[in-house]
Amino acid sequence: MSRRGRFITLEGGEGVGKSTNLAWVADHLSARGLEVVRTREPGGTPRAEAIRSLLLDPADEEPLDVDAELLLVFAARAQHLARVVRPALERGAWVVCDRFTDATFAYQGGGRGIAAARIAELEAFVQQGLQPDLTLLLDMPMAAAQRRLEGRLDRDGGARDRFERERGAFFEAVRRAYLARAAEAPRRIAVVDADRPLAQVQAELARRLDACLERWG
Ligand SMILES: Nc1ncnc2c1ncn2[C@@H]1O[C@H](COP(=O)(O)OP(=O)(O)OP(=O)(O)O)[C@@H](O)[C@H]1O
Ligand SMILES: Cc1cn([C@H]2C[C@H](O)[C@@H](COP(=O)(O)O)O2)c(=O)[nH]c1=O
Repeated sequence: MSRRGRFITLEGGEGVGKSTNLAWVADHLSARGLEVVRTREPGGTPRAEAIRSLLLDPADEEPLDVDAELLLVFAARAQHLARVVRPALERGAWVVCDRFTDATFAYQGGGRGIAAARIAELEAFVQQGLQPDLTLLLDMPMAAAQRRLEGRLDRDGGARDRFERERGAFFEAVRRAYLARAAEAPRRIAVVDADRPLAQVQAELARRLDACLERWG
């Protein structure tokens, strides 16, 4: 694959502000004249969104096996990469994605306890070396993020999905796994303190993005 565009991912636990800031990042890049494709995982294509629905469905008549969960995440990713991400990068677009494989290491690895080596095997098979150019990891204490999430659900009248129903220890493990990933890949993953007013978070995102724009030419 000859790849001309750039691949930026946003990561973090539930309620840290990924969706809010994804829209802002996409606008920031579009305002610089770049073609931006805004997408998310799991999902991003009709079939991958159908897999997302299976993954997030809180119905508990048939509990989802953890290995089945992992494989569904990567099945959705394979479809998304083939139909959306790779074609966009090949034509020179910038792809801005709400979650990617760092979420698998955090949720299925940290949260569910699947060995990182097993996740890495699937990562190699599905991604064939493709990695984000930049990952913005929005980090904040779990309890404060849960309060934000509750505020949003109250306003939307929304119900908690299968992951959002997990207990506090699960989210603490997810956060630890994300921070461990960032420590292993400090050049790619920028940890952004999300426990601040939105304007301050976005000022830091702007600094990080503009530094990359300059570096990448
Ligand atoms: N810096 C901030 N300060 C205060 N509130 C914020 C901030 N960032 C986002 N919010 C609010 O917190 C709530 C959660 O934000 P958002 O939906 O963007 O998070 P998310 O990480 O995408 O959540 P999820 O993981 O559930 O998809 C929203 O109501 C949003 O308006
Ligand atoms: C990519 C990915 C996602 N998940 C989980 C994490 C979230 O709870 C949901 C997606 O919903 P959100 O609106 O982005 O919060 O899916 C996962 O467990 N593993 C993954 O690889």
